[in-house]
Amino acid sequence: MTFLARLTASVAAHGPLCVGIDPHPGLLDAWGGGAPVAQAERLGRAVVAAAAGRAGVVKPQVALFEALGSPGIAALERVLADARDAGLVVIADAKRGDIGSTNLGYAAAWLAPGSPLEADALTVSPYLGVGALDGLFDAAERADKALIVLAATSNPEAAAVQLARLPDGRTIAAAVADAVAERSASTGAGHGLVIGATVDRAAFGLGAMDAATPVLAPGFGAQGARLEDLRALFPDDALVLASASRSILQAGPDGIAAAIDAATAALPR
Ligand SMILES: O=c1ccn([C@@H]2O[C@H](COP(=O)(O)O)[C@@H](O)[C@H]2O)c(=O)[nH]1
Repeated sequence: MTFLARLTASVAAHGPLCVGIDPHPGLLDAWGGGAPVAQAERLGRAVVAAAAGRAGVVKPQVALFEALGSPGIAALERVLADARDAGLVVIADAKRGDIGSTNLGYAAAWLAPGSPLEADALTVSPYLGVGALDGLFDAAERADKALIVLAATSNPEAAAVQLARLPDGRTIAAAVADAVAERSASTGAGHGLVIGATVDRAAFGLGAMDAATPVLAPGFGAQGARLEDLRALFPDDALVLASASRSILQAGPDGIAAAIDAATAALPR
């Protein structure tokens, strides 16, 4: 089954919430004592356990596990294994992207079946050229997985780059979106785009995405966008995931299940 089919079924069953797994140092103490690696693993595995049956999609933030060195990566592997066992759709938020030959290493790490870091989808940066991602697109499609490509990110600093215009008048963000939508439509893989819930969509010249091209929308909660506004913010996109991390994780181990339920309830269906 393709990533697109798995994601579509997951959203139909559980709604569009994507629960972020971001073990920020400032959050860890709320998740119990011990060394930071043990805390991060406890947080990650508890979020997976709470999300199972409540939400369909989780998004581990790889940087915050990397920060803990090789024990942190091993902890992430165990979180990913739990998420796969629970049948959750897993988006590894690693924002990879390099020259083509190096990208094959990222493909082997994140998209190869059986890899300890195997995920259903991987976030990637197109700023070495969308064409440089071809090997990653190919690897994802061979394994029924997908890439989620940064187009218009939620941070305000991004506008200086992503709003720049090409000679044909399109913004960089719109050109990335066009290239990814074309690849996704032609393969049916479900390659998607990051479009922040905090961005002025019209300024980026981003058209509506059809059901072949999912949108991952970070920026809800801690960055200011409201889950209740999902449809108002993305009125014409067919398949949008509302991503929230800190606003849910701050509930701690005793409150995480209720926080996921509350976030789901806040989202329009
Ligand atoms: O444009 C982007 C792309 C990715 N992110 C990531 O999403 C979460 C957001 O966390 P919150 O706590 O809900 O703010 C985090 O992992 C970011 O790295 C993003 O925010 N914006």
